[in-house]
Amino acid sequence: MSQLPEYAIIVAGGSGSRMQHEVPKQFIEVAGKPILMHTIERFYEYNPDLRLIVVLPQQQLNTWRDLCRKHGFKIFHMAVAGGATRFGSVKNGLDAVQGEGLVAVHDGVRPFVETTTIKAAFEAAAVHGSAVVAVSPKDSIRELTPEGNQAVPRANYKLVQTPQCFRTGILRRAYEQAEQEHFTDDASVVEQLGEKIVLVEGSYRNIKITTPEDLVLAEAFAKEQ
Ligand SMILES: Nc1ccn([C@@H]2O[C@H](COP(=O)(O)OP(=O)(O)OP(=O)(O)O)[C@@H](O)[C@H]2O)c(=O)n1
Ligand SMILES: C[C@](O)(CO)[C@H](O)COP(=O)(O)O
Repeated sequence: MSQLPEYAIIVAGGSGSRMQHEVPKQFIEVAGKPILMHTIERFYEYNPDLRLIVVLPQQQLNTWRDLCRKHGFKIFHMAVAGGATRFGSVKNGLDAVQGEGLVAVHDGVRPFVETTTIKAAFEAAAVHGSAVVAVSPKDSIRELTPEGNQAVPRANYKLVQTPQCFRTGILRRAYEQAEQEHFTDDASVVEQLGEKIVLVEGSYRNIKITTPEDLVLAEAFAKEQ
C-alpha cells in the first residue's frame, strides 16, 4: 500500500436503462444483496481505511439508506448525489475528496473486481500518476469504415475496465474541463490534458453488469466467492 491517502469514488448514479429492470441495476440483488454492496465490500477488503465515496442518483439516496438498514450494511461511506452523466457523477464524487492522495474511480456495477487488481492499480498510480485497468480482447475486431468494415490487429487493442486510479491533482484538473462526447471513462478525460495513461492488467471476471444476461454470469461468479 502506498503512503498517500487513498480514496475510492464508486459511481452508481446511473439508471441502468439497458438492464430494463424495475429498479436501478446497482440495487438488483445478486446472491441475496444489492450489487453495489458487493462492490463496496471489494474495496473495503482491499483496505478497511480507504475513504469511500459512493455516488447515487439524487432521488435514490433515501432508497439506498433503507437498503443499508435492511441488509445491515455497516461499511462506512459517504453518499453523494450524482449528475446527469457518468462525467457529472465523478465530478460530484471528486468534490468530496479532501486533500491530496490517490483516487480510484470504479463503476458500482463491477462487483467482481479482485483486491489484487485494486492494489496493483493504486501502486501503479502512486508511481506514474495514472493507472487504468484493462484486458486483452478475446474476439476478433473489425472496424467500421465508410466502405463497410475491415479487420484490425487485435493485439493493438485493450478493453478498458475500472478501477481507474489517479493522483488527486491530475484528476481534479481533468474534471475541471468541459464535458465532451468522447469522455466515456476517466482515462479519456485525463488523456485530454495531455497526460499519459498507464495500463494495469485486469481480469475477465471484472464484468460491468449492463444487460440482463450479465445477471446470470453475476450469480455464477457470486456462488464461487
Ligand atoms: N449519470 C450517471 C451514469 C452512470 N453512472 C455510473 O457509471 C457506471 C457505468 O455506467 P453504465 O453501466 O452505463 O450505467 P447506467 O448509466 O446506469 O446504464 P445505462 O447506460 O444502461 O443506462 C455505473 O455504475 C453507473 O451507475 C453514474 O454514476 N452516473
Ligand atoms: C468506465 C467504463 O466502465 C470503462 O469500460 C465504461 O466506459 C462505462 O461505459 P458506459 O457507457 O457508462 O456503460
